[in-house]
Amino acid sequence: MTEARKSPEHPAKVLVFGAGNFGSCLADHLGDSAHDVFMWSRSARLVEHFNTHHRNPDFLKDHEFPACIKAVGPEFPSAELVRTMDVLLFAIPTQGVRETLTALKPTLDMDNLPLLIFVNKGIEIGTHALTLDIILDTCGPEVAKVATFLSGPSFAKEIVRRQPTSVSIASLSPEHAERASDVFHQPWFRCYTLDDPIGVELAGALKNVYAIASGIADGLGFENNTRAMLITRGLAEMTRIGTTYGANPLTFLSLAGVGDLFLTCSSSTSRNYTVGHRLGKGEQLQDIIDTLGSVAEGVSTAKGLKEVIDELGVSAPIAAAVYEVLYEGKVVAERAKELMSLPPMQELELPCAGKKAKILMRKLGIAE
Ligand SMILES: NC(=O)c1ccc[n+]([C@@H]2O[C@H](COP(=O)([O-])OP(=O)(O)OC[C@H]3O[C@@H](n4cnc5c(N)ncnc54)[C@H](O)[C@@H]3O)[C@@H](O)[C@H]2O)c1
Ligand SMILES: O=P(O)(O)OC[C@H](O)CO
Repeated sequence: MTEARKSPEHPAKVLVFGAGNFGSCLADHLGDSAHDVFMWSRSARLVEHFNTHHRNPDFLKDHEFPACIKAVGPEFPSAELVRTMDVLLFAIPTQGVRETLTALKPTLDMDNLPLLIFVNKGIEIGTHALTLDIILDTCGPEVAKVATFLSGPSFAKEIVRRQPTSVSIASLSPEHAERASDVFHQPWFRCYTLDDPIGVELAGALKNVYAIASGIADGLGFENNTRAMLITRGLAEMTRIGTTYGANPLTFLSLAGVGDLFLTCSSSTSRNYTVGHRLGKGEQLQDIIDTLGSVAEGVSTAKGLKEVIDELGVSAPIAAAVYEVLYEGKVVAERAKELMSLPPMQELELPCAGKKAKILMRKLGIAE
């Protein structure tokens, strides 16, 4: 990018939880944006290496980070450190969010809360909780009402190369979404705000399941038509599931929705796509997880999602097929054939679209 970075009017003190691919890539982005950045890791080896060499020994290994970023850990950040922060950024897998927030809660000054930004994309195993629910359970409604969620098509390794990137940022509090956008926004990193955190969270979590499906199809040797079908029908399933949660169906057309779905379903950079591709080629799930070296949230999300769609009675045949391949030992090629053998159905059956159409059909005397 030729455009110079914009220095923030008010540089923020930011503590990033998680020093994996995304935590360290966002620390890099914020450090380069003239914020004062700390990054917590549970690994003493990583902390020592990062502070000495300005490189992450485990993730984005080729990248040199700005010397201003300080790694902290392995002990959990102290109340003294947390209370000096303007922003807490959570870049840990969804299954670790409850544990992290439970440890964090006693360190928070509830009268002077920092801005809390979450970037994980998944559903909690066992509870089906979204991160907003986990925040509510662990930190209470005062924190949940102002928490913000950053999501969208954003591979870590492309962000550190300053590839033009855009994301959605959502919160129940529009003011806090704006504040988070101000922290991140740069000429190479555009932020768009939304007031639908549930839709944004669901979109980010669910696209990972469809990325596995898309990878499976490619691994089986299917081509472009098949991928376009999976992306489009995946979007229909995501939107149907989202509207049952009260999410705005338009959120699924955002960067966090179709933007990230398209990215993750069509690139071998995606870990979720890679899991699917290797399954399609005949590898065993456990072997893939053991050698991936990084989290693929779709694997755990597929489990929670299956329970959700069964409970709500929502039609989501692709998500159900991914679950059966991952957890019930269904043969991928056979399950793909079964999906294609489903009877024909109406293409769009969103509850909201249905409501409007029914009024018109009543006026036309076609329906009661
Ligand atoms: N990598 C990307 O391009 C990308 C982009 C957007 C969003 N995300 C999302 O960000 C989240 C993190 O992904 P990532 O790519 O950094 O994963 P990663 O596997 O590269 O790193 C995860 C990091 O979190 C740490 N961790 C795991 N459990 C923890 C716990 N209980 N407490 C504290 N730390 C814990 C791990 O040690 C590791 O350092 C995921 O939800 C992912 O979907 C990733
Ligand atoms: O590597 P994946 O599949 O976790 O995808 C990473 C991000 O979610 C892309 O936006």
